[in-house]
Amino acid sequence: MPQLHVENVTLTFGGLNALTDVSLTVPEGEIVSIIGPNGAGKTSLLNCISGFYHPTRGRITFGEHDLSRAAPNVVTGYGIARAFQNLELFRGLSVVENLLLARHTHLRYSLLDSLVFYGRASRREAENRAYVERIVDFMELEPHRTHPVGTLSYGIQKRVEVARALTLAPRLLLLDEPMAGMNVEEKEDMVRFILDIQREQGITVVLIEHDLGVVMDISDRVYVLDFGQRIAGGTPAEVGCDPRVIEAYTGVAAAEAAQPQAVGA
Ligand SMILES: Nc1ncnc2c1ncn2[C@@H]1O[C@H](COP(=O)(O)OP(=O)(O)OP(=O)(O)O)[C@@H](O)[C@H]1O
Repeated sequence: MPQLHVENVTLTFGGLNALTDVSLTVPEGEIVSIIGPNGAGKTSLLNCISGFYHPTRGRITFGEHDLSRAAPNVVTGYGIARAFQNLELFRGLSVVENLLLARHTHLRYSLLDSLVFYGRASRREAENRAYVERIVDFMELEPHRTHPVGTLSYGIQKRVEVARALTLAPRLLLLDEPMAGMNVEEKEDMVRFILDIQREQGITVVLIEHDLGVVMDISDRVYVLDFGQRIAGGTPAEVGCDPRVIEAYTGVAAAEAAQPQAVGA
């Protein structure tokens, strides 16, 4: 399975550097989290990986594929799917319809194919439905399968969004704040699903998440961005005690934070 390499990526909007010379590696089969304060450049990096933005400088590769100038649908074709922070679902369609539509759009066979090779097309259709049903089962969406997505709770909608990405049969899954706005129980469920996606499906996961407890619990590796620059990277334990990370999150230098406060100061 291919690794993702981000090499010296800079992304500029007008005069602003959203990313400056960022490098990182996502080894196959790992859960890799990208964290950092608001505006640090996390979503910009995900946008570069998924082809929505193209780096101003630097290179992104996934195995033998160069993603640096690739369009989003091409990136998806290489086996990279993304679940969006702002849900990309059709609210009036049911859960199953949303998943089938995503899979159809991805596999996209032509009208001619469908007409001339009717047998083959209908076999593919049956395979698609079976694939989607397996995802519904895996993400425990069975009780909601026929409900319009817009009528479901926010937590379930986020789960459908992850399921939508899984219907593309990715080798690498990009998750942009999959737990934002969830209650504790919903978060616990999502953590379980992410771990199952990695362990049972063997899919590599890149996660952007603000809940540091979750990040430290489930990540194999964590990279920290601040003001568009990579300031740390390593295991959760290494990153958690890195003075630059503490400073980025608290605004206080680690040495200063460790000083005992003078009584009455
Ligand atoms: N399309 C754009 N045009 C101009 N500036 C942008 C654009 N996208 C992002 N930026 C800027 O790039 C910087 C990084 O933004 P980004 O959304 O990547 O940060 P983030 O770490 O994901 O933040 P948050 O945690 O708040 O989602 C910010 O200053 C943002 O305003």
